[in-house]
Amino acid sequence: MSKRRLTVLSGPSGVGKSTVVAELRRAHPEVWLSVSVTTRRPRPGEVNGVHYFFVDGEEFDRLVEAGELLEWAEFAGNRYGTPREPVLDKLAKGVPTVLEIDLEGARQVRTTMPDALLVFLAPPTWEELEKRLRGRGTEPEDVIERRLRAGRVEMAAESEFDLTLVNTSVQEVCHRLIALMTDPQGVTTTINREV
Ligand SMILES: Nc1ncnc2c1ncn2[C@@H]1O[C@H](COP(=O)(O)OP(=O)(O)OP(=O)(O)O)[C@@H](O)[C@H]1O
Ligand SMILES: Nc1nc2c(ncn2[C@@H]2O[C@H](COP(=O)(O)O)[C@@H](O)[C@H]2O)c(=O)[nH]1
Repeated sequence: MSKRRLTVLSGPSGVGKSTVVAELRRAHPEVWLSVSVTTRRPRPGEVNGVHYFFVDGEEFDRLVEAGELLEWAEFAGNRYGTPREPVLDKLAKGVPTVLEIDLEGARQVRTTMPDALLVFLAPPTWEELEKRLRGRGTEPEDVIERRLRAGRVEMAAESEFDLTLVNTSVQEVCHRLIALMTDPQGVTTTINREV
């Protein structure tokens, strides 16, 4: 296993990050996914402590002020952050760890944990991204448009990442991700776009 055990997965809303990570964890239960804190309301079926820790703004402020978040960002009107302690604990134990976070969060991790591998998940086409986000059916149209505007910004930042994987096939992306996470040489890629 590479010493670079922290992998960050980012990409525009609706590209399939959660779907990819769920499949990755199904096939490789040894991979640990950080559970973020958010001020967003739970979607139907989302469970506190499993999908997110759902908190109010006051509690989020407290976590920020106490330095308990490794990174945090505002995304489409809500705040999201990664609890610091569990990530450091898993990394210290050598557990392959994934953060599924937005562009601003990825930029912060790049600065604070420069050994992390930053992977950008891209849609096959912009039209497909819109179709996936609308097809998910979890947000009203005004929120979808807000997320698509943020998505334009995220797509323009692709070159900041170590590697891009295009999410045409969830299985293929998982296969590539696990290969990258278990590469004994560590990953030496610079900018690279893979289908
Ligand atoms: N390779 C794929 N082909 C077709 N549909 C896909 C693919 N990957 C994911 N999807 C679908 O796209 C939709 C969005 O996926 P998902 O919720 O995983 O995106 P996300 O990037 O985690 O979004 P967000 O950032 O908003 O949380 C879901 O309905 C999912 O089933
Ligand atoms: N910077 C962070 N971004 C995060 C974190 N957890 C999730 N996210 C990102 O937020 C958006 C929206 O997520 P959604 O669940 O409301 O669809 C998406 O890009 C996530 O990757 C976090 O801890 N920090």
